[in-house]
Amino acid sequence: MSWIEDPAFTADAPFGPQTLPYGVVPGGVAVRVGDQALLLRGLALGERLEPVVATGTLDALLAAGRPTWSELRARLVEIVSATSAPRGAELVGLDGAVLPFAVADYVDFYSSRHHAENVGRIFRPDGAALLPNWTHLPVGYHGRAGTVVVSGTPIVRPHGQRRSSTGPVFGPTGRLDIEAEVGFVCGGPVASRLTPDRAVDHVFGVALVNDWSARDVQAWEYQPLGPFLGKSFATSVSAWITPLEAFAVARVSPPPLGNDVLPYLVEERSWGLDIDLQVEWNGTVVSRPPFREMSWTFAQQLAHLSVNGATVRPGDLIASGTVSGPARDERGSFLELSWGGKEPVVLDDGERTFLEDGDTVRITATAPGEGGSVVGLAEVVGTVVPADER
Ligand SMILES: O=C(O)/C=C/C(=O)CC(=O)CC(=O)O
Ligand SMILES: [Ca+2]
Ligand SMILES: [Mg+2]
Repeated sequence: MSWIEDPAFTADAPFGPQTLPYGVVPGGVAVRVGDQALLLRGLALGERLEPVVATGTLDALLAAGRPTWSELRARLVEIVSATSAPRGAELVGLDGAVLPFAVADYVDFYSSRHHAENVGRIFRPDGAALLPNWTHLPVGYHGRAGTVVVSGTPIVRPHGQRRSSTGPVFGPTGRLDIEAEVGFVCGGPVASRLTPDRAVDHVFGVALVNDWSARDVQAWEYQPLGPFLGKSFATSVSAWITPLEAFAVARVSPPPLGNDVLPYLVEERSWGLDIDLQVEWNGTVVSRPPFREMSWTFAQQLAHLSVNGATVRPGDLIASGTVSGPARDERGSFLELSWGGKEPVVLDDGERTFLEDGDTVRITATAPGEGGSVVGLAEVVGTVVPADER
């Protein structure tokens, strides 16, 4: 029996010893154990590891690279599995967790075929659902790193310009939406021209992302250069980053693209992941997006984004793109769930198309772990607050 007495710290719960995600609470860098956080600062981790976790962020750990990540995880498994509390062990609550790392670049992909086809049909009803490049490269765009916020941060309804029958108008968005995504947090040495098989050494861990989107602003502004103010006001990310190592048995092959890809995108063994997401809108579960349905993996995304010589550096956040499956109740955005606002979504407390002020969205996820255990991704939650006065 572990010295950590917490009913949520078991192999069949998402934050048992098989998961051990990292975050930062008011006491410093910590690892999540069930519904508590174990501070790393007082633990005897050895001369090499102690300075890496002694700061108030995960930045030094991200920079340290794969051998350090593995060593620390192995040491923490030992510590949390011990029968008596090791010297210096301090358990605290999860409250007050902050954005645990400095976001370097934020890139958002578009790797769900179902999402891409749905949005294509809604935004471009007269065109092809899928554009011809989509099965040949992981389509993406550069987002805004400075407005990535930690789970729990209130989301102010953004202002913007949108189309009306009489010309452009300005004001708070009337079509505030979510995008349920999986984010990959980069680390290790600065590198470029990664192969998909080397990309794994540049991914520290996995988090959930909600890429809030103002659909009316986006629909008017996006051509020809892509999303801009419709998505740059806020992107929420989990407070706890689950190490990539926890996903060893969750690896799956993605659905076939239907054509060969160029050699620089070929993976020896695929990094598709069998993660099940769940989206709650004001407490009602409205969708269960399956990440295994994503057509492009993070390894291919990193190979693609660095193939021109662009560097990948610690703190880069790579979002998968909205996770949507083939079924209606597997769609990862309300744009799709309400089919462009035409088919209301029924919640326990009323009907909705897009978000209203006061609405709360909570995204959670799990994956299969070693020996039948459950690996969790920490929730990403946000509540919409009214637009500024002007
Ligand atoms: O197809 C479009 O014009 C726009 C699509 C999106 O809004 C999606 C986006 O941000 C990428 C994604 O999350 O899949
Ligand atoms: Ca997105
Ligand atoms: Mg966003």
